[in-house]
Amino acid sequence: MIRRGTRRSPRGPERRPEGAKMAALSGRARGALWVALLALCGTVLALLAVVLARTYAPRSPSPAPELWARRSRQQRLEPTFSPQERRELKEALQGAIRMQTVSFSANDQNTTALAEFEPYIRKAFPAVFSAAFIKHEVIGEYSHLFTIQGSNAQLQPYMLLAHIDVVPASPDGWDVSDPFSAEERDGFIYGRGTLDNKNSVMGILHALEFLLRRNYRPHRSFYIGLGHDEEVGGRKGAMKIVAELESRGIQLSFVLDEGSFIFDGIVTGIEKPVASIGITEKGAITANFTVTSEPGHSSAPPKRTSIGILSEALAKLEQHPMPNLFGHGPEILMFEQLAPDFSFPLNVIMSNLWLFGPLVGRFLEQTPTTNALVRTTTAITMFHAGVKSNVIPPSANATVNFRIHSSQTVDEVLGIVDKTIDDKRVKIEMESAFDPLPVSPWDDQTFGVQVFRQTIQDVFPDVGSVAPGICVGNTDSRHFVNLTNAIYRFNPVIFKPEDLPRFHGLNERISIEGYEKQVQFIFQLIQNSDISQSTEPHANHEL
Ligand SMILES: N[C@@H](Cc1ccccc1)C(=O)O
Ligand SMILES: CCCCCC(=O)O
Ligand SMILES: [Zn+2]
Ligand SMILES: [Zn+2]
Repeated sequence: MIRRGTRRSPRGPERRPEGAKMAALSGRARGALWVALLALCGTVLALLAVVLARTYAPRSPSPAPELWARRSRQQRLEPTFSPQERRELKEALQGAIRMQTVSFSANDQNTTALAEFEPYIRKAFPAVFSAAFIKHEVIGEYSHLFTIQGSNAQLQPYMLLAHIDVVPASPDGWDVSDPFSAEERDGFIYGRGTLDNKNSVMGILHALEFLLRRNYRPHRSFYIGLGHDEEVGGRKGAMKIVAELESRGIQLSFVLDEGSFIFDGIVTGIEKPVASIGITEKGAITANFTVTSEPGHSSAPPKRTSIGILSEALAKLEQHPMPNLFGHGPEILMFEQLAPDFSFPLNVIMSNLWLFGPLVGRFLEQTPTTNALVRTTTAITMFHAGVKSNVIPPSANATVNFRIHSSQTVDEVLGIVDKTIDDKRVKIEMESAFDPLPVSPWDDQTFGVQVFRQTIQDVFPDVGSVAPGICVGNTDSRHFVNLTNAIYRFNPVIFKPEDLPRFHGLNERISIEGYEKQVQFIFQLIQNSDISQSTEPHANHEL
């Protein structure tokens, strides 16, 4: 019988009093607990040390290359324009906007307006078209290639790209009566093409015109490429310019095209404007989805019509977005480069994406613009179906535009689409598709990067940071990959949050001041590109 109050110890007749046992047990437990606690504290402290070390590590200042410093000021033309020149700038851009160079599809463009463009620019830029060292060629009927022969043939040429065509625009929803009026309002010029991309077309030519009027002869040769079908893929314009340059064996030190901006008030946590230079661009797929079914009288409909089946398939695509791949692509370079410019605590977070990456990725999903950085995006852009209200539709057709994250491929995306829709009745055919573009070099030894940093510093002294970025859209520059590995997408225009929806959207506009700054930037860039880069065969040229 077991005496009350005590319990037979399984370990044998000898039993210690409860309190002593508990004390021994808790002594060991306490010891283990202390060790665990110390290990945990040590780990937390080590983590904290790493986090803080990465946050406050000294950043190598990106040098404004001493080459420019050595260059005496009187040799450089200051980017200041007279009141007459500023008026001329504005009016030339307005005239270009009024020419409705609309691309509806690859085989449907306003060729009348495109044809008018040549006489228009000949009249607007007499010095460009009369300079003995400048050759102008029409490529693919409506695109333009200018070769500006520099005085020092040793220096490898670069290329400035822009496009003449624009996407359609209907007056509905615009604050001005006509999206092609180039109406001036409150210091802005309103019109389709003011940001995308006639501001670059006219800005590049006007910067060159003003340099020539000041008897400037570039040392370094360069090309100006003006495509006329960028908005529909560039097959007849940019691709033919590339073929022409390839046939001449040309290699370029860099290409500068549209594709990113100076973001002001857009990067949460960074006060000063950020110049984001696209070092790559996403891939893209334009796919057509079709469902066919027996037509018939709508009074005796089948369970599912082609419209219902296709709609469900498309809804699945929207409800199951592609995976968040933040940190798997070059977008991480942008955040790492910008990390020290973020206010606390974002500077700690951005300096430690190894730890906070998933959190930042989730945060970036919140808005369309930043969501486009972290995943392949899916946009259902066209839907055609039905012939009459009382006829069962023989077919339903939809177009979906995917922009592929740099760490995915066309095939991977198509595999995910197939799995998501999982319906054999839905047929998919590719209209166009290409993988994400290569990542261009981004370091202080890269000539193009040096030039951009210096020129941004010259013209936009308030810009706090110059960082590599991702161009979430696509540009003509993607065709130039065989002519250079240094392709950059950047329009030197201040872009605020309210400007994002204007791109291909309503009330596209550019401030007159902003356009002048863009011309100043090109004016400076051409001069800044005239130095030889340290890795180039040394050539005789004044510095
Ligand atoms: N630049 C436009 C048109 C385009 C689409 C696809 C490739 C090239 C250009 C866009 O990104 O939508
Ligand atoms: C936003 C990136 C540029 C897209 C090129 C275009 O739509 O003309
Ligand atoms: Zn566009
Ligand atoms: Zn464009």
